[in-house]
Amino acid sequence: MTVRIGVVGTGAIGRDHARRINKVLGGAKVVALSDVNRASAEAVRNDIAPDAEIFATGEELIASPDVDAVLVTSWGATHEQYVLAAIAAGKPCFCEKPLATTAEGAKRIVDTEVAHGRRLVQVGFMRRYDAGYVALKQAVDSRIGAPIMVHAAHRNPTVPEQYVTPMAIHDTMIHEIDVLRWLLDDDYVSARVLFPRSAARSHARLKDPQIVILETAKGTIIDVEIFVNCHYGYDIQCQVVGEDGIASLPEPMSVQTRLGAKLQNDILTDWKDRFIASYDVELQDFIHAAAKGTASGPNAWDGYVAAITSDACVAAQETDGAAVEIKLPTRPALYQ
Ligand SMILES: NC(=O)c1ccc[n+]([C@@H]2O[C@H](COP(=O)([O-])OP(=O)(O)OC[C@H]3O[C@@H](n4cnc5c(N)ncnc54)[C@H](O)[C@@H]3O)[C@@H](O)[C@H]2O)c1
Ligand SMILES: O[C@H]1[C@H](O)[C@@H](O)[C@H](O)[C@@H](O)[C@H]1O
Repeated sequence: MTVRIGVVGTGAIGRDHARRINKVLGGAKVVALSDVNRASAEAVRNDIAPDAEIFATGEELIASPDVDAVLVTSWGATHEQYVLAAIAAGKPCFCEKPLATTAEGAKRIVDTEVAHGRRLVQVGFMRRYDAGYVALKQAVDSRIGAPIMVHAAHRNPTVPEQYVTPMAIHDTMIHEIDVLRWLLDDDYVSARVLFPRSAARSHARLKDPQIVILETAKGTIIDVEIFVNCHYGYDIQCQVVGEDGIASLPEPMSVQTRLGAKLQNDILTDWKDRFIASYDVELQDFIHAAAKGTASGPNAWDGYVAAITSDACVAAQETDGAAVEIKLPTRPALYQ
């Protein structure tokens, strides 16, 4: 069976996912496109999906009988409406992070999917599919003893002017919020945020860098540095300190050179390159499950927990370093 996929939002990642569906992965084809900027959908049709129909709205695309499954890759604030429409249509739906921009919005999706009674939603937390994180998880689960501390860093070389302080949490650190919970098999109970002086390359509406300290239910303390004007590259670091040893996220493969009296490795500069293989694996997983009319991988509950945790971290940006409690509701049986 070829899963007929409709893509809502054909900007940077929508285009890239359409490319991997039509040119890299198996078992699916992009048959429908929609974007508020029609020219963007047309460009994707011309370059990647010549047979795709262009729909004026995401809702019309989702309702089309020619679409089996949906990719939601529009701006974050529009995700909720499209995911709810896909569940109402009974169609598997891959939603890029964030699942919704508020915890209430993510809860509406959880409640709707629970009422539907079957999993249809996968959230685009691709790091769970990254070979380095998978290897790190194996070491954490079986080699280094129970985790005590985690030191993590999420560094972007630069961000646009419209990127403001809370976005460091819900646009950037949301990846750590999800992947560290998965890595440790634990939940968060509190968040604190510390600000050093802002870097000279930042701007007036962005305090950058910041350090978020999360405490988990099992008593592990996690520090995450978010530095989105680090200038030197796109750099993701993660080190887990356990009872018996330390495990670190592998560096991405890069040729080492001995040149001009220097021993060097290049550092990547773009998130698209850093996680390119994991995007392929997560979408292939989505296609396999969608062919069976369901979804696997990171679920709506994970998206909801990430939203609750993000909200707590954003609140903690305003408390001068004081802890903000993170309280989770009971996990529905659908997500056990
Ligand atoms: N998993 C990851 O690593 C990762 C990486 C990049 C982006 N993202 C997420 O993917 C989403 C898109 O990011 P992007 O970088 O591609 O942004 P982008 O601005 O390049 O593209 C978004 C597209 O959505 C369209 N759009 C906006 N509102 C719409 C609506 N109501 N209906 C249909 N189309 C609409 C815009 O016109 C634009 O073409 C964001 O939520 C972002 O957080 C995830
Ligand atoms: O949307 C992007 C993407 O999620 C990247 O993985 C992250 O490093 C960026 O900070 C964010 O802006």
